[in-house]
Amino acid sequence: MVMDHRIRHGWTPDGGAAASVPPSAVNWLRERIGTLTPSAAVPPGSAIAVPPSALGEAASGDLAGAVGAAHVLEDPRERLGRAGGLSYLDLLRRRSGKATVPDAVVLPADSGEVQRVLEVCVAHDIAVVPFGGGTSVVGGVAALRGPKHAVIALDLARLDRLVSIDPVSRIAVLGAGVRGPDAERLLGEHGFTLGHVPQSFERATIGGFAATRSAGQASSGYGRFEDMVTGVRLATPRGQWRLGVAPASAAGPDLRALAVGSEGTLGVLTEVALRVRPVPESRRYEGFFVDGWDRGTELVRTLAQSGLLADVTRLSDPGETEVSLALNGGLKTRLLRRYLSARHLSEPCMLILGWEGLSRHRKETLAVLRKSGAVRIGRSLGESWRHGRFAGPRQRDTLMDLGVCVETLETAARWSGLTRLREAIRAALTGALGTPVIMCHISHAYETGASLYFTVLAARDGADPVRQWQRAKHAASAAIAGADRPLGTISHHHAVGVDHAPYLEGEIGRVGVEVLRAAKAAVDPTGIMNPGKLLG
Ligand SMILES: Cc1cc2nc3c(=O)[nH]c(=O)nc-3n(C[C@H](O)[C@H](O)[C@H](O)COP(=O)(O)OP(=O)(O)OC[C@H]3O[C@@H](n4cnc5c(N)ncnc54)[C@H](O)[C@@H]3O)c2cc1C
Repeated sequence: MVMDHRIRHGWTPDGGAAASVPPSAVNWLRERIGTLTPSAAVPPGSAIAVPPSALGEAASGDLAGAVGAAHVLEDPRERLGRAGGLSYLDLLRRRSGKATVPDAVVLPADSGEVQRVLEVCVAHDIAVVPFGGGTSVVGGVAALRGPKHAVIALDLARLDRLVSIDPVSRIAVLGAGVRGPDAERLLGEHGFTLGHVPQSFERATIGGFAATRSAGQASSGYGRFEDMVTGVRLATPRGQWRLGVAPASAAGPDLRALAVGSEGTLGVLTEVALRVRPVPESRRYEGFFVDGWDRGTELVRTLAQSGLLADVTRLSDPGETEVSLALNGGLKTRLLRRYLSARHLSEPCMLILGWEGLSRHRKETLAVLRKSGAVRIGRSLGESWRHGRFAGPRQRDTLMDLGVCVETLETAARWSGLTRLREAIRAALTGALGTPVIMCHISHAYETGASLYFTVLAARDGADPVRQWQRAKHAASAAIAGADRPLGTISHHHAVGVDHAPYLEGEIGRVGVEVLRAAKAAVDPTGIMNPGKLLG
């Protein structure tokens, strides 16, 4: 029963049940996207067919020799619990009993055991899928075996320690399997924080963050995850590889950057050395409204180019703002709407700014906001966003039960092309889905451009829901890839996995793909590491 939350509704093992969606919100949604056909609840584990393990006795015995028999799991429930990640398609496949299941789950305890597992897998020619929190939304942990006869999910949950801390240099080494909240707890005992808070924070792991070049909500202050990585320890089929000895280096190309973002295709990150920061003395979140997307992006660009971004800077477009207000409902929201209309905001865009003690220019930032005509609502809105920021994933299962197709996608582009890209993606999604609700926000801004994050809600096609989303996703990806050259990146932080692999060459070129293939051939000559991901 231990993995139950992965198979069914739970977002976390301890009480992360699906959240309800208020009836007023359901009615609003029906008006916007049309008739919904509720689907059957998730089938019990026993109703999902799990084929017998193809591991074989010899391999199973050798794996048990590497990690102990108690840590090689061939039980169907355990295997089903690591059958893919958390994209809408993953959830649909699990609901319909069509998930691809690994032949075994292997749980090593440390770097040495990970290395021994890889040696066994090379010897028996078994594919290996590194498995952190399993929150990939791009097929990164799909149990694909490629040409191999069997595949294991290499679950890193037992690499859950703070390996070492150097408070003078402010560097902590964490095991790859440490989850977001545990990282903060372990570092907090020493007065430090990582400050990496993606929406998947509660489940995702240090190894997963590094392997996918994740970006957290406070990336404007703390940086993207890759900015925090000062070194890595990687177990590869060719042996151990350690990278990162000094704060900066000119010793050839940055191979650490090759390991970070390699999505388990080169080896297994077992330990990650990370820059840490003192826990902030206070945090302050505030909410504002700006009139229209163009003014909003102009404002965020000005802040980014003047060094005045708050540590969390998040601008919602009119569509996302409208949904936030509609889902909240209630007297307070009605009063807020009236206030915004009295202030002549015809297309309100919500702006959340959070100061975590890194940006020291709050007063200057507020002065720019005042000058741009932004309406300041204050701490209640900012704090309410902060408290509710992990609620989204919990509502997904409920929305799916109601018959909603619900998924997200993301990209990034230069400021000069950002609005064009947003429009191209909106048009592509509308063309594929009819009358969807499309929400978009900027949550990561840079001097030269910003990310765009879309959430899509549509009435689910009961006949072929998988195909419905594949069509929409393909249309959006084709819009990003552009007719002659990319309008943006195929992924700003979700990574490539299986879903974006067809678009990688368009972004990094044929030579770029060959360089990656050559690197893989050097460390993984028999191709056991994460088949089908990144390079397709
Ligand atoms: C609701 C939701 C919200 C999300 N929000 C964000 C967000 O705000 N920001 C963001 O960046 N992402 C977000 N994601 C995407 C996802 O959480 C990230 O990609 C995260 O970094 C994955 O971490 P994980 O531990 O779950 O990795 P997994 O999903 O287990 O693995 C991801 C990939 O990394 C590989 N991998 C995992 N661990 C290792 C390792 N130790 N060594 C080598 N390879 C490894 C896997 O094989 C796979 O290819 C979200 C996902 C969900 C479902």
